Amino acid sequence: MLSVNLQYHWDTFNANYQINIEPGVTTLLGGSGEGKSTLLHMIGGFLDGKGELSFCGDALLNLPAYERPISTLFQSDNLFPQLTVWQNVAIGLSASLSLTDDQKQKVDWALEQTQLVDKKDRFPQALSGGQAQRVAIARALVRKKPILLLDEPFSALDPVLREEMLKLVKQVTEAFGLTTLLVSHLPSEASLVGGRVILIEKGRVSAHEAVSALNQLDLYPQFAHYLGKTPSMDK
Ligand SMILES: Nc1ncnc2c1ncn2[C@@H]1O[C@H](COP(=O)(O)OP(=O)(O)OP(=O)(O)O)[C@@H](O)[C@H]1O
Repeated sequence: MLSVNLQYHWDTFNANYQINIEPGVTTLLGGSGEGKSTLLHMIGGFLDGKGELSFCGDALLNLPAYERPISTLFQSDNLFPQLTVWQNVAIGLSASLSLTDDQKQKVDWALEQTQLVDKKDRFPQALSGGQAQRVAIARALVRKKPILLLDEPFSALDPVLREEMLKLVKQVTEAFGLTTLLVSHLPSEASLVGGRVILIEKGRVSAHEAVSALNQLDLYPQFAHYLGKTPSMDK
């Protein structure tokens, strides 16, 4: 379990999150500027939060980003332009790209999982947006970190491709028992990946439920409000 008790103070915005996150996919929903990225960036180690953060009982807050049991996928800029697809995955295992045979097999395996074998010698500029994000997922797979953070990584993709990528995220999360946090603007994405949803409002966790709550708005007024559907108006 990922236990979060974190605070961060921007000039005019106080964020304070307390939440325990179970393995599986959890989607962070919330309006623009409500504090989704602030939470994700503190967990990832890209923002210096105060408080406590632990995974399976191990404290993480004093660890730099690269030593945390975490892989992160951002909206873009996840790849090194001067490296091929294969090398971009391999660098997840060795910064100097000197891999053992066993590690090379892992890279090949991750490229198979993400259907990139035929693209392995390409450079990132010759990839579509979806292919590029698949390379980033392949790298996360070889690193075998138990936590995966996704900060709207597919928002630039067309809807069909986005759906495909979300299915891949769901599939790898289940296959490897990951704890995956996905920031999204779209409740439909949460429904697609399943699991749980967290609503972030004004720098706080205002709801944490199974994704089915999005279809039972009369029982969950916070989600009804976020979706612009006040229960009393529906009746
Ligand atoms: N670099 C910054 N400097 C000052 N304040 C910031 C900065 N980044 C964020 N904030 C403040 O923190 C609040 C939360 O920002 P955050 O990026 O976490 O929101 P978000 O929910 O991820 O938004 P979006 O969906 O638009 O990405 C913002 O409303 C803003 O007031």
